[in-house]
Amino acid sequence: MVTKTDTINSTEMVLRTENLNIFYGNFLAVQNIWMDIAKNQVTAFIGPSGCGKSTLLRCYNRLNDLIDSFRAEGKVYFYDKNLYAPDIDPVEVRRRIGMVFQRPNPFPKSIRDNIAFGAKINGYRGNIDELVETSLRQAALWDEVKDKLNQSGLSLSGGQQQRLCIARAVAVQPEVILMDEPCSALDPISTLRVEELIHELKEKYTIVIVTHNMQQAARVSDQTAFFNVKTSEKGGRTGYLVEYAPTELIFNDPQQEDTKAYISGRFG
Ligand SMILES: Nc1ncnc2c1ncn2[C@@H]1O[C@H](COP(=O)(O)OP(=O)(O)OP(=O)(O)O)[C@@H](O)[C@H]1O
Repeated sequence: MVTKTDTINSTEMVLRTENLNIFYGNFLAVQNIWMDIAKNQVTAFIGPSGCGKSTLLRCYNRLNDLIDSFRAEGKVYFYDKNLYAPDIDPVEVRRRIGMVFQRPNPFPKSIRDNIAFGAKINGYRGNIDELVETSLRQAALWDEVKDKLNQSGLSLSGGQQQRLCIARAVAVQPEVILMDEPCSALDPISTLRVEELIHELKEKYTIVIVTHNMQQAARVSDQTAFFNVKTSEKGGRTGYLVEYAPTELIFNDPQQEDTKAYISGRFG
C-alpha cells in the first residue's frame, strides 16, 4: 500500500508554502497553507468554487502581484529561495515557473513566433528553428503544424491552441508548469490529448494543475490537494487545505469526512 509519508518524503520538493495566508484587501481568501510540491510529479488542486485554488496557484509564480489588492503573509519557497523576498525578480520567477491558462491564449502571431517571441525576450541565443521544433514536439503538436509554421496561432483548433500555449511555456525552459483548468474550454478528445501530454511532460517538469474535473485529477495526478471553504469570523468565505496525499489515497481512502463527501459528489 502507498502511504502519504512514503510517496511524498522520498521525492525532492520544488515548491513549499509555510503558513501562507493570501488576502485581497482585507478579505482573507486562503488561510494557513502548509504544503510541499514534489519534483517531476503532477499535483492536482481540487475543491469547490471559491476555495482559492487559482489564487494559491498564482502565488507560485507571483502572478497575483499584478492584482493591486493582493497581499501574501507567510512564505513561498522555490527550492530554498523565498519567492517573496525583496531581491527576487518576479519576471525571472515567471520564466522558471510557467503558466498555462484556462482559455488558450496564443499571441496573434505565427505559430513559429508564438514559440520564438518569449524565448528571444528571455535572451535565448540558440538556434530558433530547433527550439521551435523541440518545443512543438514536446507539446505533441509538431506533426500537425510543421507545414504551416507561418500561419497564425489563432488559426488552430482550440485543443491545438492549448498545446501551442504549452509549447510556448516549455520553450523558455521552465522547471515548473502551473496549469489553471487547462482543459475546461476543450472538447473530450482534445482534453485526452492534453492529459496524455501532461503525463509525458512530468518527466522533465514539475506540474501543478487546478481542475474542476475529479476524474481528470484521478487520471493525471500523482498527488492531490483537496481544498474547502469556510465562513470566517469576519463573514468572508476563506479557503483552506483539507487533505493532501497521493491521488490514489485521496480517491480510494480519504481520511477526512469533507474529502469523502466531495469526491463522492455530495457537495461542490
Ligand atoms: N482579483 C481578485 N480580487 C478580489 N477577490 C478575488 C480576486 N480573485 C479571486 N478573488 C476571491 O478569492 C476567492 C478565491 O478565488 P479563486 O478564484 O482563487 O478560487 P477557485 O477555487 O480557483 O475558484 P473557481 O473554482 O471558481 O475558479 C474567491 O472568494 C474570489 O472571489
